[in-house]
This record gives sequence, C-alpha cells and structure tokens, in this order.
Amino acid sequence: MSSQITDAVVTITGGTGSFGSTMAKSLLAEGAAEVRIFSRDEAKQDAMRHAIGDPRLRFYIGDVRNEKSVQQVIRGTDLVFHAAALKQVPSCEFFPLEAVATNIQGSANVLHASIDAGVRSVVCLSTDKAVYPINAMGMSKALMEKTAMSIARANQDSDTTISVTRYGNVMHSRGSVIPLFLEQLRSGRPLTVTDPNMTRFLMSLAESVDLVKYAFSEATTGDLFVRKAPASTVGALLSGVARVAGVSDHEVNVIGVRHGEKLYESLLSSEERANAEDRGGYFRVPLDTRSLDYTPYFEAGEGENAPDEAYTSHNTERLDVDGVVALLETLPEIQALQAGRS
Ligand SMILES: O=c1ccn([C@@H]2O[C@H](COP(=O)(O)OP(=O)(O)O[C@H]3O[C@H](CO)[C@@H](O)[C@H](O)[C@H]3O)[C@@H](O)[C@H]2O)c(=O)[nH]1
Repeated sequence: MSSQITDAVVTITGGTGSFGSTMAKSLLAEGAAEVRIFSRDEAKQDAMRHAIGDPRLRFYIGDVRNEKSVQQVIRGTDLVFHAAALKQVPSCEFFPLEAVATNIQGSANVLHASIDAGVRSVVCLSTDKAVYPINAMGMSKALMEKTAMSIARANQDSDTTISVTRYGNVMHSRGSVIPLFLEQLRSGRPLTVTDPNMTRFLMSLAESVDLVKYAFSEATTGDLFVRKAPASTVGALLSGVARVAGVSDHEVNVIGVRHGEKLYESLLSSEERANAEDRGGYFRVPLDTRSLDYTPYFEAGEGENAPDEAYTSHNTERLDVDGVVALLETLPEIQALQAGRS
C-alpha cells in the first residue's frame, strides 16, 4: 500500500481535526509528495503548521460548500480523504440546513471535483449515527452516503474510485465522554452518567485511520467499509476510566439520556449486513448497481439475501471493565496520564 502513497499528492478535507492531523503525519511518514489540508479555520491551520513543521504540508483555506475552493485544492491531487463535516449532534439539530449544505452538498462538490480532476481514490468518512438515524447529524451523513453511492454508480467508468467508511465513537476525541470523565475525576466532581446500560462501539484514532487506509487500498467504487469493533456499556467505561485515573472512590450522578441519543448504535443495518462480505476484521458492503430502472424497486423481487441481524454496539463483542482498562491503556493520552502519576 505504501507504494500507492509514496510520491502521491493527497488532500484531506477538514484536515485540521484529530483525524486529519493523525492521517497527515502518517502519510508524510509514508513518503507522500504533498499533503494538502483544506479547512475553514486559519488559526487551526497555523497551529498544525507549527506542530508538524513539514514543508510537504500545504494549507488551503476554503469551504466544501464553495465549489471553486474545492476545485482549486483538488486539482493535481491523487487521493482525497473527505473528513470535513458538521458532526456535533446538537448544532445539526438546531441548524439542519447547515448540515445539508456541508455534509450533503459539500460532499457532492468534493466528489464531482475529484472525478473532474481524475483523482484516483476518494474516501468519504461517515459515522454509525448514519445507520437508522434519529438526529439531523446522522440523517445528513446517511444522505451523504447515498449521494456518494449514486455518484459512484453514475461514474463507474471514470478513473475515480469512491468509497465510504463508517466508524463509531473515537476514544478520547475532543468533547467526548472519556476526557469529560477524566476532568470530573480530576476536579473531584460527580461523574455524570446518562444511562449505565447504554452501549457504544470503542475505537481508537489510530484504528479509524487504519480503516480509512484500508478502504483506500481495497475499494471497488461505491464500496462501504466498516471495521469490527468491541463495545462496552457506559457503566463499564466509567469504571474503567476511574481505574486508569487511579480513583477508587467517586460519586455518580445519573442524568438520563440526552436529546437525540440512542441506547445503542449500529454500524450496519440488517439489510447491509445480509449483503456484506465478512473480511475478518472488516465488513465490505458492495455498491448496489441497479440501474435507473425503477421496476425492481417496486414490482419485481430480486432474490436478495434475507435481512440479517443489524451489527450493533449491543451485539458486538462486549468488553467488561478489565477489557475497557486494557483498551484504554493502549491510548497515548492515557499512557501519558499514567506516566505522569508514577
Ligand atoms: O456526561 C456524559 C456524556 C456522555 N455520556 C455517555 O457516554 C457515551 C458516549 O458519549 P459521547 O462521547 O458524547 O459520544 P456520543 O454522544 O455517542 O457522540 C459524540 O460523538 C459524535 C461523533 O461521533 C458527535 O457527533 C456527538 O456530538 C458527540 O456527542 C454515550 O452513551 C453518552 O450517553 C455520559 O454517560 N455522560
């Protein structure tokens, strides 16, 4: 796979986030000729420029909503990782049309510009919240996926391979529950728990980067990839975080399920799982290549596989507290925390 990255020009949209900077470092280490970071915020770009300090890293100010700015960064690019998105549940809930503009229309701009520029491969990042979506963020990401697949279907003879990856919660990501619990423990405040029985998939940032690289190296156009991941209850997660923080006695405040939140997440719907290829560590769901003939949708059966059970954080491998602790201890942030205590 390195050979595909060596000497390549790569664009990462939404490139200043934690995914973008981890991916950028990895691509530079693998010998990419140039990594273009495309995003809106010049301050974050400046911080990233100083943090990484590699002349092969180039910064483009722009917005996926603005076709011209997208075309400008993508021209001359070999590979595109499309991570730009509105991904906070509450902000999309309050401003759903903003989610439509960025997550759906912006993605279409990235895909069309990539095809026009003859990009080899585009990987679009999606989320488990796009499966059976109940909030505007998940709904807009679900429509991004459908848009990517319809553009892939209509351009099967182009030079560009389009794929989608879905992943669940990234452990210790900014604004997520693990840093929140750590901060509550540090300051001696009660831990706020929504529902101790709620489950979430657990994945590290490094694993999400691996999934995107896997999609890039394995995809046939229109493929959707999911990485199998363990899950835990929030109760087990809380105990695990307290244990790695070295706190044995803490107060817990049950606050109840938040608006727009599910008891468990799904990475594959039952229909997708029935059509998925099990590749060991990954699932691959191939493109539905039905043409614009509407008949099979409404009148004729097609002998499709019967729906299977969805792939969810309730039925995947379940980690107990020991398992959560073992996983937490693989994270650089937790290792730094523990090193600081010893
Ligand atoms: O004070 C809290 C906050 C969260 N949780 C629970 O912890 C789990 C993980 O929560 P969090 O880290 O906030 O992740 P999600 O709510 O699953 O989704 C987050 O991650 C998404 C990206 O994957 C973003 O889009 C969302 O805005 C952001 O809330 C969930 O079961 C929450 O109910 C608590 O128990 N107590």
